[in-house]
Amino acid sequence: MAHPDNLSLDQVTLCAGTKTILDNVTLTVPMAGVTLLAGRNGSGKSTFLKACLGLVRLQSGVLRLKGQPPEIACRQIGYMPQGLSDTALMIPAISHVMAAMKGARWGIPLPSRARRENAERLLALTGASSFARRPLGLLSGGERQRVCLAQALTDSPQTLLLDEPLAALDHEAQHQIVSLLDTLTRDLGISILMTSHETEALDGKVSRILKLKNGGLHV
Ligand SMILES: Nc1ncnc2c1ncn2[C@@H]1O[C@H](COP(=O)(O)OP(=O)(O)OP(=O)(O)O)[C@@H](O)[C@H]1O
Repeated sequence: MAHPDNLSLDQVTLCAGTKTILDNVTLTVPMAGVTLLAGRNGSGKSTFLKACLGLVRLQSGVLRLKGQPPEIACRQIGYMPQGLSDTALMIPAISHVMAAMKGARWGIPLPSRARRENAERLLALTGASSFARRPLGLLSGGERQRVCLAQALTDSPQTLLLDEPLAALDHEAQHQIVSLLDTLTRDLGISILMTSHETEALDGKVSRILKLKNGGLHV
């Protein structure tokens, strides 16, 4: 039987260096639609997303997405980190998307034409077709966000974890991305957990808000 689309924490303690992000938190929340992970700068939002992906270990407790531990759940998750590494800036946008594709099933890699067509489809979906062949380093902040979102959508994830997808965007671009996220949740049934300080742009599109504060996670 399929597990409900929940995020659940059982006595979770999570730290980043000497800072306690979560202090013995127990909570279960549905994930359907868009969940906004809110909190002040440095409250631990990025660290929490990484813990959901299994990139950061919990100090104690159990965290599950759709009933699965992060190490298993991450196979169905698309992730958009905050910012890009300097090394990625030289490669063309379309290569950035193709590089994230597994491209192999039962040991047979997808032919590169299929990978390219798939990347082109995802870049079209996020409105990034016109700059698909330009290096990431020559794109504006908003254009890069679209490429990164296309990358997060490779391999048809059921869940997206997006770290500040609206940062560095003007109001119009923010509304375009929010409308795209809305379409992804409605038409493709993708659940989104995202951080953002741009709460105005998300007005009416968020199913729930999780607030990180003083070691707690509040609905
Ligand atoms: N690997 C690490 N080692 C030590 N401290 C860390 C590490 N990673 C993060 N921190 C610290 O943990 C705290 C939480 O960082 P995090 O990036 O998760 O916050 P955030 O809520 O995403 O912040 P912002 O809104 O500014 O992006 C910060 O004080 C940060 O300096």
